[in-house]
Amino acid sequence: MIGHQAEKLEELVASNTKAGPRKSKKTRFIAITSGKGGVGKSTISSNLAYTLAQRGLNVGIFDADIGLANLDVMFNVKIKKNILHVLKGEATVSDILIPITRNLILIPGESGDEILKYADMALFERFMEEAQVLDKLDVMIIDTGAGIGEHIQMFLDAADDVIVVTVPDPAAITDAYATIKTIAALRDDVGMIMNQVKSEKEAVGVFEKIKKVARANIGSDLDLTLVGKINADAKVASAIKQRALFSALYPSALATKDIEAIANKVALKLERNVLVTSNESGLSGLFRRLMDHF
Ligand SMILES: Nc1ncnc2c1ncn2[C@@H]1O[C@H](COP(=O)(O)OP(=O)(O)OP(=O)(O)O)[C@@H](O)[C@H]1O
Repeated sequence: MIGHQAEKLEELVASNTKAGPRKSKKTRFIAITSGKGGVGKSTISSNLAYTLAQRGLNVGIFDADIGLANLDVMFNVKIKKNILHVLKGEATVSDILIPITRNLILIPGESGDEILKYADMALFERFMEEAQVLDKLDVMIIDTGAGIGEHIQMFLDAADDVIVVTVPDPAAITDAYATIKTIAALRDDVGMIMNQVKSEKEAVGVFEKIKKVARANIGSDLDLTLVGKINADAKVASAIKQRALFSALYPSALATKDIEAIANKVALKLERNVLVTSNESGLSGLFRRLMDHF
């Protein structure tokens, strides 16, 4: 059933581009995920998106599972409708978008499984047409739910970069490793962010241990890299209590310096992005890739 619907969507997306492909910048899709919940995935996604937007990049942050993620809390906004309402024809794409800052937009999502149930031809055609408003995005951060459910895997497969967040406690490390193992079946590159560490040394130490186990058990084809670390910092929790982003509220905090270093690495990769046909960018590009998964 789902396969058939995906095929219909695939056709639609293809026919949409027949009129003459427009050129636009390629959107880089970065999925941020974790094994265990509560390790800082949403904190990192929101602060990284904000930091990149502050540099003048056009950033979208896609809440891939509104039921579990809490980006609305991070950004202190109320979400009334999400992407499912658009697919059901109850809202337009513009209706659901929540502007956070001048060049940062929150896109409230839903689980991939739910989205596929609404693969109605006419609605999807309209959706893809409307989704073009997001074609100008330089980067879209996808905040996936925790764990390795099937719809999360769809996002992990569709993304340009996948970053697994963990904290240095043994249970979280075990879950992060299990997640990496699952992702390794989909792709051969995975990045990691070590959150809530005491130092760079601790981050590198934990990362090297995971890398060693991965090399022995998953194989040497997996390119596992440390994207960065975020120090355990009381300012992070303090900002969340105030419903603010730590990088906005505390520009000189240790955690802010850490997120800036991660943003630097991401920005470097973005510079290498090339011009592509518009169906590969923005929200429509993401959905096109999700459909390719089937
Ligand atoms: N670097 C840090 N220093 C101190 N506290 C932190 C740090 N990162 C995260 N936290 C704390 O951990 C809590 C959980 O973070 P967050 O909600 O981002 O996790 P999550 O992985 O997105 O959770 P979920 O899986 O439930 O969405 C936050 O409320 C915050 O107080």
